[in-house]
Amino acid sequence: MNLSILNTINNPSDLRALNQKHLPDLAKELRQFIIDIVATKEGHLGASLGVVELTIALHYVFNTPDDLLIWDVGHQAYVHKILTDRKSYFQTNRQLHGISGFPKRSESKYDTFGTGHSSTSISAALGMAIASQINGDFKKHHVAVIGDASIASGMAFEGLNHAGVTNTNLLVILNDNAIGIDPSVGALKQYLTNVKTGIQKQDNIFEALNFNYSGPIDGHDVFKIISELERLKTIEGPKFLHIITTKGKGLKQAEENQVVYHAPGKFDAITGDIPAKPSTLQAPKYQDVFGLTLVELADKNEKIIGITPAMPTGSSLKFMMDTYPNRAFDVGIAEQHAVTLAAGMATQGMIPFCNIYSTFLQRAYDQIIHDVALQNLPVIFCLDRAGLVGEDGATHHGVFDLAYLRCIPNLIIAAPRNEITLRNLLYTAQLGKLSNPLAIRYPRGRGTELNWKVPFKEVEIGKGEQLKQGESIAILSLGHVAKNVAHAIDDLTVSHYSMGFVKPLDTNLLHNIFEKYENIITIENGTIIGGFGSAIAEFKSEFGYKNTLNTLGVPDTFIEHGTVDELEDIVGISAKKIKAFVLKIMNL
Ligand SMILES: Cc1ncc(C[n+]2csc(CCOP(=O)(O)OP(=O)(O)O)c2C)c(N)n1
Ligand SMILES: CC(=O)[C@@H](O)[C@H](O)COP(=O)(O)O
Ligand SMILES: [Mg+2]
Repeated sequence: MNLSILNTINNPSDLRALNQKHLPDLAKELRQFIIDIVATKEGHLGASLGVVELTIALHYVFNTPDDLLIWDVGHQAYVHKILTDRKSYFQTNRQLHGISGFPKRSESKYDTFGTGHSSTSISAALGMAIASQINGDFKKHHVAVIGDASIASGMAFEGLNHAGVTNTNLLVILNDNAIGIDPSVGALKQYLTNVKTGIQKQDNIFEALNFNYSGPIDGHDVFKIISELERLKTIEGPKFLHIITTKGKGLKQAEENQVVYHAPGKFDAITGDIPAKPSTLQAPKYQDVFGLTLVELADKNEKIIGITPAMPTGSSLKFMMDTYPNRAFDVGIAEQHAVTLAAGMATQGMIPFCNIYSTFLQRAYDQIIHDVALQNLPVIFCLDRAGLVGEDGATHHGVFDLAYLRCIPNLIIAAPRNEITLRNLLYTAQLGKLSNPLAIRYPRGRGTELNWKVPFKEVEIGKGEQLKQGESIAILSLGHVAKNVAHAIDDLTVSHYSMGFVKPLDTNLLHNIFEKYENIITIENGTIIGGFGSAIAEFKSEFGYKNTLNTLGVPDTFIEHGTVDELEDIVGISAKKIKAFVLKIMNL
């Protein structure tokens, strides 16, 4: 495609030198540029396509980077990246050593705040705005762009609540496309629909919170946005601009199938079509084993409840939401609420399966401790995307859960090594015998078992298993990483144990292991500090064992983006690196 305007623009200064009449054509070229690259390199598509005009207008009107612009979540910041010095690197987006898929302070002076987890933008922009006031800078503008799903989160409301009693130079822009990854939910969504359709004209929520509200306006009319931003620039105090956009704008399939084209993987840049799945059989995704098994169990057990904070498709809870809409809830981006909601249900004899990505559960830490564990309520946490997740990178790796959960009294922590063990854990959790909360962590992607839909078998809580018999060295793995270990020691005479639980530990098995093997290696897809290896080290120290113990896992640093294979290799838990480590110990 002819990118004659985009070719002349590397940064916002170039953009501001452009005559306004060229901006609609620039918008077209930007869309094409993004589609062409994301079609082959993959990434988040729909959100960026929806904010092309808004991004142009923001950099056109405001004096970025002196004026401060924050993108909530940041998955919609591709246009921003392209217009701020990163056009020529954009094809490295989300790849190892390439640019990040999210705004990142160390990457660009235009990325004023790192994002990835949602609903932080209002608090961060308000913090900057208050700091500007204290510094005596009353000219600087502070802009937070937040989506309709992200603004419904508690944290966003905390920011609005505070901002409304300040006189800071803060502009919150609500990019309302009526969808998150899945359709937005809740009373606020209904309220916004009423505002858009004109049913709700009075008692504006944002005005009630002391914001100067304007909108809703068409977020694809670049001239209208520019003139409204120019007007808002002259108004003092907190301001709120409501714009209406279409997620996936400019690519027919992406507009029509917004859930799939949120992050579609590879697709045809011209037709928009996604290639058919390979016909060869492959093991199922862990998320589908969770989702389908839960429906199977819910068919027989009417106490089962499913809960997801805004990830019905990603977690596959959608299967239960379709089958049992009265017993499966998408609560929006509200991890804290999801956990306490589950706790409340457990007090009434329900069996709540609260499915939250490992990285997003970080937000609900107090709720896990205070509302669930302290009252010893048998909530079942299903932690999807545990371990290194790949291209989303440092903001999304689910590597901290073992460390942050292991110190919580009463909590049982399990990590199935394949789809069948996940299935059996889910089955065991709903038998009514559970008197503690249980966390089950499993990774993004596929496991190993083609024939996973086998008859259920109860799992003994806290029991490990031996997978391979060898001599002198024992490898203890936790969860799905057992697969890498199995490949690594395929032709070595090394013992392999899959421990299955990090809490409680199988102490009988551990005593056998420590009495039998001189060298013990632990392997986990999580942080070494505080994780599974630490638990084994604590066991060793408690019982005074003198064996040599090596703990492999994620080191004490934030891991960037790349494929899961690349990242596992970097941290030393790929099959290749495990094998090299074992051979070194064997002096081979
Ligand atoms: C705390 C947290 N929970 C869940 C997510 C996963 N997530 C990423 S984008 C998204 C939807 C965001 O929707 P919206 O704010 O409306 O932005 P849009 O994609 O429509 O532009 C969700 C749920 C997240 N990033 N952070
Ligand atoms: C931006 C964001 O937080 C989500 O879109 C996330 O990238 C989803 O991850 P999965 O692709 O693993 O569902
Ligand atoms: Mg949205």
